[in-house]
Amino acid sequence: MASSTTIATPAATTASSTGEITGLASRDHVRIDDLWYRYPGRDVSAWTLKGVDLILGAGELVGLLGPSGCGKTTLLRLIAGFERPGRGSISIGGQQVAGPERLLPPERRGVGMVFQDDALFPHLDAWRNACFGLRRGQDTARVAWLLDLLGLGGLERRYPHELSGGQRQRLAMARALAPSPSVVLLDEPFSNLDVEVRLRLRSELPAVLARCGASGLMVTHDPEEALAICDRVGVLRDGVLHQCAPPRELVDKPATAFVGQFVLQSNLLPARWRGRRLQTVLGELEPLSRGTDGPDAPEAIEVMVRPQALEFLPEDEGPAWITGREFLGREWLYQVQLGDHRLRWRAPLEADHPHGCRGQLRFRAGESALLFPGGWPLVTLPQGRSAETLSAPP
Ligand SMILES: Nc1ncnc2c1ncn2[C@@H]1O[C@H](COP(=O)(O)OP(=O)(O)OP(=O)(O)O)[C@@H](O)[C@H]1O
Repeated sequence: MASSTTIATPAATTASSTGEITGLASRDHVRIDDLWYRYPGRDVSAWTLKGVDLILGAGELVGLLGPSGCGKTTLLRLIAGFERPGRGSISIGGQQVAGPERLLPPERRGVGMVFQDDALFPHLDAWRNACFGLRRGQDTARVAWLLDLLGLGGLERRYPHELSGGQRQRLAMARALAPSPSVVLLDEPFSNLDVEVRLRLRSELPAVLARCGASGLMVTHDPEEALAICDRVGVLRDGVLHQCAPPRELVDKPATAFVGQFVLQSNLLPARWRGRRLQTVLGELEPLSRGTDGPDAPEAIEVMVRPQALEFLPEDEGPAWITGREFLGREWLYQVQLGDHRLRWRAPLEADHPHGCRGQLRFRAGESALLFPGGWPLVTLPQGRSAETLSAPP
């Protein structure tokens, strides 16, 4: 994981003496190639996953983002071995676990799972819950180490109902990590926790996985969470992986308009060329690169602009109006309606406008934007000026 340089664990494992996969055996620890999946009984063309390629490096924590129903949990279930791919293959530690002619059962894949509801056994105390996945005779010293690592030392005799939500989720993590899995799949592990516990647990996760020598693939609905702690983040939509990249790259160079909109909560506007300029309802833009010329570009084009690149000028008869706002502590996030467009505007605290306030919504001059398809860099223009007179955005 990016945040840790040393991996110290009592059971940092690479062995596969029993044919099971434990510990970190290869740099591309999980490799998914051209994975297609359709649930039984669904229409022949109703693929839930469509040609997904994904690599999870040894010791990496990768986040998986996407709208509800896009196939995130299905992908985890395929890696864990609960479903059989329609096409494509999955390898763990260099060994194919699912493919056209091979399907390794879940218990032999060396994969641990953590779900959003901790799924603990209510009739077992913390110690026995944590030991549940161990094979007969397997060393329990690692369980004691894990409970200590996760801050549960001394709570071994407590039953799940005697633990807090955060402690239960830590226990679920200890249980998943106890059998020394080489990969841990986490399905929205923090979503049922209150904010403070969620923030604490999520910041601890990379170090815990690193200490255990495990790679992690974590499904989350929260782009901020994924960008905050993951080495790379994958964005899935309708079963198609749009991009999987380090957080910084995802923010600076979203591969598709959807990635920008979903991850950065950016605004997306239809645009059309007029000469070398692009026109939108919020104003004009110009390409920063000389290579992007109007006549050669495709017809169906969109411009992606960040919420902080807009400004709103209150005006009684203005065409835009404020339909909602959130107080973000140091700034406002407004929802502004302009014609058919619902846009996000991030504003400083001084810009304190009530619900229903009317005005002009437009680009701030000199802001960076992107043109899709392609992700070409653009700059917003003030009326009557061209990009040559503006300094390039950072
Ligand atoms: N057992 C099933 N049988 C048939 N279809 C299913 C089954 N489980 C899930 N689906 C469908 O497959 C699609 C992907 O579901 P999945 O649970 O993977 O989505 P998700 O991205 O994890 O969603 P969410 O974020 O809401 O949990 C959805 O359309 C869902 O309705």
